[in-house]
Amino acid sequence: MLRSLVTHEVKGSAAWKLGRLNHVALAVPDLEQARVFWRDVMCAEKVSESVAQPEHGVYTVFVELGNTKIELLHPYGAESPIAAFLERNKSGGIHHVCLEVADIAVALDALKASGVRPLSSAPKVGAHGLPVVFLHPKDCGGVLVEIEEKRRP
Ligand SMILES: CC[C@H](C(=O)O)C(=O)SCCNC(=O)CCNC(=O)[C@H](O)C(C)(C)COP(=O)(O)OP(=O)(O)OC[C@H]1O[C@@H](n2cnc3c(N)ncnc32)[C@H](O)[C@@H]1OP(=O)(O)O
Ligand SMILES: [Co+2]
Repeated sequence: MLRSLVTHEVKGSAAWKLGRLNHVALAVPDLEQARVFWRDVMCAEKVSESVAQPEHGVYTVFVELGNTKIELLHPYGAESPIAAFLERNKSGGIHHVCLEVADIAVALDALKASGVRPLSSAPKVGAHGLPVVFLHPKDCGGVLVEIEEKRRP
């Protein structure tokens, strides 16, 4: 059970606050079909090419929306962390949300103190070249949450 959800002050670390919605990630069974859908049917202005992310076990395509992004994900390699998700959801679906934090170490301290488990022992470099960590969906109301360190002026 999560300890207090209210305290923002955590022993030994400054208060932190949650930043912007960086992206909503969709796992897709057919990346090119999804890319064309968001570009030609949904008329998104900026849809990136597919980028292989071997260290994350996915291909990514980013659909720019102005105030946030959609990240299209497709498995890369035999060990993809999203393979089981697509097995369970054959047509694809919302996979995770990515939220920005100013300091990922401070955020992780606070989250761990509240009983939220990170899925990796240390941040990895994400699709934007910034530190990212995923939080256990069971500790986040059934939602897979990715936090990305984005220092804003
Ligand atoms: C290039 C980086 C890019 C970026 O920077 O933006 C990315 O986003 S990379 C994206 C791909 N990488 C990851 O998603 C890494 C974190 N994810 C994982 O490690 C796995 O997906 C994991 C552990 C969350 C789930 O893996 P798997 O489905 O194989 O595990 P289980 O079948 O054992 O499921 C356990 C439990 O969790 C539930 N679950 C699984 N996926 C999700 C999800 N996306 N949202 C919510 N819940 C999820 C699953 O249903 C199981 O629940 P249970 O009640 O036990 O059946
Ligand atoms: Co992501």
